[in-house]
Amino acid sequence: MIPTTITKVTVTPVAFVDPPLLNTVGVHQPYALRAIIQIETDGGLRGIGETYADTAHITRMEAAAEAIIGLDVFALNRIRDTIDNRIAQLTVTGGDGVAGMITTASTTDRVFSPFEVACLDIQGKALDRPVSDLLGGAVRDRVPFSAYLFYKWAGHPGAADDDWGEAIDPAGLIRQAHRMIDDYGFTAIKLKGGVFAPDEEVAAIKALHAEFPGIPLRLDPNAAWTVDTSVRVAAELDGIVEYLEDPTPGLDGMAEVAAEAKMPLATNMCVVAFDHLKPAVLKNSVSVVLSDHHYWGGLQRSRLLGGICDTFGMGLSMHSNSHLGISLAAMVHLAAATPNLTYACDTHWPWKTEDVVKPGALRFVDGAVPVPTGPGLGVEIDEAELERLNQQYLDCGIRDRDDTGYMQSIDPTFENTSPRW
Ligand SMILES: O=C([O-])[C@@H](O)[C@@H](O)[C@H](O)[C@@H](O)C(=O)[O-]
Ligand SMILES: [Mg+2]
Repeated sequence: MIPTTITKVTVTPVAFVDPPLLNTVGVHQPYALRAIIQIETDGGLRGIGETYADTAHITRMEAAAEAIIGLDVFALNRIRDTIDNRIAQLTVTGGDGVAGMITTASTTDRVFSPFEVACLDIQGKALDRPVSDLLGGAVRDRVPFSAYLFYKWAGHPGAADDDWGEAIDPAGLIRQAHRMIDDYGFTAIKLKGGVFAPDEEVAAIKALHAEFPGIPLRLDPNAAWTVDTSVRVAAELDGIVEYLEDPTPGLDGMAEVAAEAKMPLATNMCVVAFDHLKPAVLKNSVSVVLSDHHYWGGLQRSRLLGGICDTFGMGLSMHSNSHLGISLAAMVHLAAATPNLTYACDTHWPWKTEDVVKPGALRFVDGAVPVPTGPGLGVEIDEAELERLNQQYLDCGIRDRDDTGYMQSIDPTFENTSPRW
């Protein structure tokens, strides 16, 4: 077989234009950051991965990149161990890349993930098989995603309006949902909440329900509500949402809400690492885990998570952050090879207008992405775009995602409190 020893690894930060999407910790900055990992091997095969790009995360990844030179791309356990040892020697802190919303994920899993994806890309190319085959084989040939609605301003302050326009009320959200469904064919809708008072967001969900009868809905305030507020909202939305996502902070708070709410509770905030699973199960805190290979340690460990969810009768779907095409390809292969994926996955895809991958490999058909069947991930870097988006990173001045700081630069009275209502 073609040799697959790692000879070179590069970490390239990029910035891509992002609209002013509102959430409970603030608002998206004008650019979202990602880091692109490229691995080269002695047999000439190359693989790619994608992850967050906060400064501390980049420092860890650069150290990891150096440490794995000379290892074989099939030796994933050894690669993870090497990365674990190497980053234990560093003193940097922070850098989760998710605006402080998910802080307790495993650092090793977060750093290992994009390297694992790049290695799997190379393994697939060496074996002439898609990544989904390396994960046990696809059980579906298309992966459904949901329309991810955000309250948003018409444009970033001081800049021209973007072509989505303003959405700060039900009418704006309905316009947004129509465009997303017309363009992508989504058959489920998620609303990012925690922005306005709960009653306003309940009214928005009810308006979406009336406009799109029969389409499964979800509301995610990112732990902006107290237990009492969450229980009240759950009663209001009974029969209307398929699940309520992270209404309140922590495993104990979620367990209290879960005991009262009729619908399932989902999370990408209080169960974000393997050691959260046992207490979550014992306390009955959640019934759906939103996996995310970027912090669950890559695709193989995400399948392990899927198995644990299956064992304990928990549902499984997929969380998203602002991302590019390499991440979407990885998410699609993983979702294809996860038998117990019980809901349409999240994606920020419709919000981006730039990418580092060549267009055409990934497309949405009736709200789902057909699973690539070629070798590896099935997406390729567009070198010119990678260089341009790296220059955009160098020029934009943003080095860490900071939704709260950006919001406070616009509204100095804004406070990031959880729970807020
Ligand atoms: O993009 C955002 O603003 C989201 O709020 C994101 O940061 C969350 O991590 C995520 O989408 C979620 O479901 O909580
Ligand atoms: Mg969420």
